[in-house]
Amino acid sequence: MSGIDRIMTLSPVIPVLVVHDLAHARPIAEALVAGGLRVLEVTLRTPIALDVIAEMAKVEGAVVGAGTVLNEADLDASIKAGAGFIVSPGLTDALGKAAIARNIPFLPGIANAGDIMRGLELGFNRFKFFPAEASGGIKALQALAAPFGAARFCPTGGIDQMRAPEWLALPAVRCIGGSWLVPPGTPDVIEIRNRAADAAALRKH
Ligand SMILES: O=C(O)C(=O)C[C@H](O)[C@H](O)COP(=O)(O)O
Repeated sequence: MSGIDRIMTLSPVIPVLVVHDLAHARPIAEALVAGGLRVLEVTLRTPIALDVIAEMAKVEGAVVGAGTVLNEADLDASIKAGAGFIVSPGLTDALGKAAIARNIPFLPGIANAGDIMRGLELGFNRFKFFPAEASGGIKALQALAAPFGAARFCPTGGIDQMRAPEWLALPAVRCIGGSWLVPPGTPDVIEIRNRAADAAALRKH
């Protein structure tokens, strides 16, 4: 099992996090882990994201990765901050090769057959299907997955607790990602833990 595959099987849902205040990092991560979601994707969408990764990585049980990694510089900065895995919205050859060279678990984004073929050529067979709902939803992923028997996916984008079971029922889906676990604003840790627990209760098959 590859590093990224192991991470994808740790929990059915990967919270996608946009954190604007460093003081929120620990409470959010602790609430998610307490609810049963250990794998956390911190998007590099805010100026403090690297510090958030470093802070969340201190939380016992958390497996913290960086999302919105767009290039080699983002990749290296994320690894330096302590990211245990890397997620990108799309796939470039340069980023794919850099991730292989750094030996870091990598989940590249794909949205069509050409993307998947390029990923397979680079040696990847675990992908983020992004943006999942806007790219055609379940029907699109089923059709896309059919020719690529060894590929497994983490659909992300437009999925919430209600939509999650249908996605998780697909054989090609290992886990899903989504931002619904943590509503924007000052974190309500009870609410976050409850949402995490509901998501963690979703099981594959
Ligand atoms: O920032 C990135 O790198 C992304 O790939 C985008 C996020 O994964 C989606 O924005 C999450 O989608 P929602 O759950 O619909 O909010």
